[in-house]
Amino acid sequence: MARYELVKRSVALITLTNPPVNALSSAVRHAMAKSMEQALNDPKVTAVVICGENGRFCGGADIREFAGPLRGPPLVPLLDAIEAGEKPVVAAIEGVALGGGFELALVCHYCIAHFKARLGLPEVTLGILPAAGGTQRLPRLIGIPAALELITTAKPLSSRRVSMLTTPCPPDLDALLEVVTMEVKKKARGVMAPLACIQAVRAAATMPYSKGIKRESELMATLFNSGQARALQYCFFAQRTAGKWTLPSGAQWNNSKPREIRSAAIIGLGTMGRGIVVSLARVGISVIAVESEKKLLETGKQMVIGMLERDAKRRGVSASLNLLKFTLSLQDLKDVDLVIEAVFEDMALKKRVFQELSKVCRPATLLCTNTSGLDVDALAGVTDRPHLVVGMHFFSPAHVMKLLEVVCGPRSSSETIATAMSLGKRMGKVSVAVGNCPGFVGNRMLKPYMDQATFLLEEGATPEQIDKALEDFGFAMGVFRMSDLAGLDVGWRIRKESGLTGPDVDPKNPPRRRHGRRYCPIPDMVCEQGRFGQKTGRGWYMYDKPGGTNAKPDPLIQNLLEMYRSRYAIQPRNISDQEIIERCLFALANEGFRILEDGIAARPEDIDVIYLFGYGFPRHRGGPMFYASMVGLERVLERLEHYHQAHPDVPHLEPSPLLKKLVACGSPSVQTWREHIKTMHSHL
Ligand SMILES: CC(C)(COP(=O)(O)OP(=O)(O)OC[C@H]1O[C@@H](n2cnc3c(N)ncnc32)[C@H](O)[C@@H]1OP(=O)(O)O)[C@@H](O)C(=O)NCCC(=O)NCCSC(=O)/C=C/CCCCCCCCCCCCC(=O)O
Repeated sequence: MARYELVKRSVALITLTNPPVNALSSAVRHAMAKSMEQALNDPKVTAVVICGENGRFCGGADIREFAGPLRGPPLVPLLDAIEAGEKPVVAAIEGVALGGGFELALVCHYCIAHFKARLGLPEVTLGILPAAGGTQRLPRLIGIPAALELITTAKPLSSRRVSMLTTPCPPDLDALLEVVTMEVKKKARGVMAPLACIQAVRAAATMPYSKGIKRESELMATLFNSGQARALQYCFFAQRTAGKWTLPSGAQWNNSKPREIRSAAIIGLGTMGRGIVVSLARVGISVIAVESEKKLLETGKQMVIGMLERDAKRRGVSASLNLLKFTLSLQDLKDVDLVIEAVFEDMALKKRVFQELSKVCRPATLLCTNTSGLDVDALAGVTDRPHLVVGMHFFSPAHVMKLLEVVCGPRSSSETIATAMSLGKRMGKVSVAVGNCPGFVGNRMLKPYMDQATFLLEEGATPEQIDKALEDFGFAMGVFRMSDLAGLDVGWRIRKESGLTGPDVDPKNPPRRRHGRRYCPIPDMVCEQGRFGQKTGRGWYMYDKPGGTNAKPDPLIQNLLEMYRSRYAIQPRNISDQEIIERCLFALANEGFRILEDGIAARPEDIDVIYLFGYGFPRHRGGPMFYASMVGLERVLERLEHYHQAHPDVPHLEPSPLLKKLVACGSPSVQTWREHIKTMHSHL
């Protein structure tokens, strides 16, 4: 846990040895305390050097220990003792010095850091604050403004920057703290940790160290016991769990070798295709981009080049334009390692593309589809290599959004899945393996969530009221603002194709029912007026101009809702924010339980990661499944039963069997749910 050596007969070298990141676990703290005592008591020792094994100084406190009662020697007195010691202590920093690791470096009398070292205080991302003196020592070392930035944003810095910082405490401290508070509130709506960090830094500026450190510890105690800290720490581990995919065959992340991908092709240069080309090229993969018409190819090419140039400028590197080739001919794809099809969301068209690819590409080429919900196995079925077909569902804009759903068809080989997952990681994505069903995980869950929002409109709510409730909950955007951004016409086309609206609907069908279920035609009526969202300047809201982003409530939508309610004799009622949150989010989680039952996601963590990275679910709530567990499964069940009784024609509100089973088992913690779904059939 910490190795002690005497070097050159006078320097004590203490090496932290707790792989993989030398976290300050109780055993490490114990070993460090012993080593420090030995060094300080040995008259031969004139100086002490602290470093970490395997090129990593220290990843901070052991986050796993936060889940239980705090054991072992506390960190703060240990660090105070190092600082107070009479022999000089040097931190030799390589790799990361994060959180408690950075705080350890702060108490050392000298620091030497490799120029590639990353120093930072990521505690706010875990819902806590740097409570081993970080909020007290850092402002003293680098000044209030720089310390505030590091502590409240968790942004790491490279080691050179510290030496460039100055330390003055500004005369207008209150004004500065006010500005930072406003910024933090705007960026991280409802999140406690950054605000507590500001209070702790204020203490550093206004109190002597002894009082400041006490304030730091009080604030930490509040955060430590908060649901937000639990949620954020859950997210940290959920993200890492999601990468560890596993199939019923026994194939999994650590026994399946991915292929190396050097070249790829993208079919279709629409919004998605362009983003995927950029994601691949900027990690050094040669890309051939294919379009069906010269004009589309030229437009796509110009846009990709512009995106890559802007991206390279931002990162201070040169744009990798030499990796790109643009063509109208599928014949050019015969030698690529992997193809990602990103054409229009039309099964017949996609099947034609896959048949063509089967003929053109060499037999070993992987064939991937970026469909957002169509049957991946049906596409595999038209190829000569179904085992090499997999879904790679990117989220728009694909070069920005971190999520990638890797959709495993029943015939996708473990090597194919491993390759798609590893390619996602290489592109900097958070990849989650999911099963094949309409909408996969993310979009399948979106339907009951959005249905509830539109049913609430019928019953008396407005788009702005529903959006505000969701934004106050922590979503970056409410469901209607998000739909306006994404474009309303896509969903309308899908509803028309599936016979829910348009000329194919049987006129004898009651207007607000389809397939025996409640159906809300308001989104169709909005589209019939040519209101497709931001791009047309009108949608659920009105905008200054087509492409505008400043959403304002539109009286025409208000009129439409009033006329609609009077046409169907619906008496509008006052709807509380609580009802909005419960109906939208419990319907969302309920579908998540069904997805777990169906084996479309292997674990609740996978669902939560998809919602955190793909749908803007607030991280401090942990994701829909974790949120349900925090509310209490019994309560979720009771509320769903209540709403289902009130709306028996909405099957999504009927509590899922898995939810009932978990409640019957005493509502176990989310990390153990998978033990209760083991027997259910897996599609992964
Ligand atoms: C950048 C990394 C370090 C490395 O990244 P990478 O190389 O990509 O590797 P990963 O896949 O991310 O990680 C590899 C595995 O290591 C595990 N891991 C990583 N970091 C930790 C950690 N800190 N603890 C435990 N485990 C860790 C990870 O899960 C992987 O495991 P596996 O392979 O999946 O099994 C990157 O990992 C990273 O960013 N790590 C996190 C860094 C971080 O956030 N550090 C800050 C931690 S918090 C901290 O340091 C706090 C310090 C202050 C402590 C003060 C204590 C005072 C307590 C007072 C409490 C008062 C409460 C009063 C209560 C009451 O009164 O009731």
